[in-house]
Amino acid sequence: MARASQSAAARATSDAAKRPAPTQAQGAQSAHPGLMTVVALAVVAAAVAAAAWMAGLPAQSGFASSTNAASSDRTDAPVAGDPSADTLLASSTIALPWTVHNVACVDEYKPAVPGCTPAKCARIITDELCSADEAIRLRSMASRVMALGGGGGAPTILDLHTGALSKGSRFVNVYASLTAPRRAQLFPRQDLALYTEIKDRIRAAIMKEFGLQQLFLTKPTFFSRIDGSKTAATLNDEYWHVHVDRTTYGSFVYTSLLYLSDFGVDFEGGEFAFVAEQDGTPLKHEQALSDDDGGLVTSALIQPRLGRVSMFTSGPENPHHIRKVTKGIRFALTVSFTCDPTAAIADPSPSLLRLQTF
Ligand SMILES: O=C(O)CCC(=O)C(=O)O
Ligand SMILES: [Fe+2]
Repeated sequence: MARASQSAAARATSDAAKRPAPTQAQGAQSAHPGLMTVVALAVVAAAVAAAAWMAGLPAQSGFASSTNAASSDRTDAPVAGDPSADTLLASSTIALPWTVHNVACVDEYKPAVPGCTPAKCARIITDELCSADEAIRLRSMASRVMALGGGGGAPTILDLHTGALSKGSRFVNVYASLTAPRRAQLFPRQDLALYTEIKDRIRAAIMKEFGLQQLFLTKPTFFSRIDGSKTAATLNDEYWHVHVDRTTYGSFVYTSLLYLSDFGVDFEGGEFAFVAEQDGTPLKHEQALSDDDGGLVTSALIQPRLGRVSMFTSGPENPHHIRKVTKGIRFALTVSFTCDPTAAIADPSPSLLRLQTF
């Protein structure tokens, strides 16, 4: 703890010398895990909105790399050091085949589910699961829907499974306000089918790599758009905090991210970073790191690329954050999986949309 607050102070000092960095003042024990808070609110808001709306209805109502699955049985120790020791796991300009970075699991996954609980922990990146054209189609659908709302700060969240969409400082249920023809326009059957197909591809790939017999989609699974020209309107807009997905979301066991825009072309900043202490152990505390870590952590970076998929175990071996987007628009899709059948969610099918917008 002492080390953590010392680190935060040192970071704030080093940053103050370089540029204004209000986010660093949040300290090492920030309670704002960025997108997670935004999404948690979205889930609650959607549930509340859905409940309110239903009430008015008629009764029916780590780090060194290995490439290719064949070499995935290595366990690579995280590299300790300063920011110059940051590792670029994936450059936006180079298409990657199936690339596995094994990391040591930090603690056991409990309760253990035979045929689902990770027997190893890893970070996987590939540019071969989703084509650029497919990514553009998904982005276009998300973008059209997001035009009906939009967060007050930089992030806008859209959850196709609940209909939750950021609008100003709150969330609306986008399904609730649409007429049937408008719905069909905004959510074409083929695009929803593509969304489901890509999710299934990712799920199958995770199952293969980790040797799983079962794996369920869980919530929240959502599109995110981060607008680099906007500042945080509320603390909930601070998407750049370090977090562990399993801690934040509860049901996550495997996280995947599909990138829908290109680092360096569509936006600047916004790299995804796995973070570790200088001694190489994963960071345990939520921290407000933006684009610079003051020399106190090392990062293993993924530069988003259209159609790029990253997948990783959601436990404390994989603390991460998004570096601040400094320019342009960053689009991504977070798709999460659980071992717990009671936490499973269904695909957003046209019939679900019909039901939700009745
Ligand atoms: O969009 C990203 O790169 C990461 C998002 C993330 O960390 C999350 O959704 O939990
Ligand atoms: Fe995350």
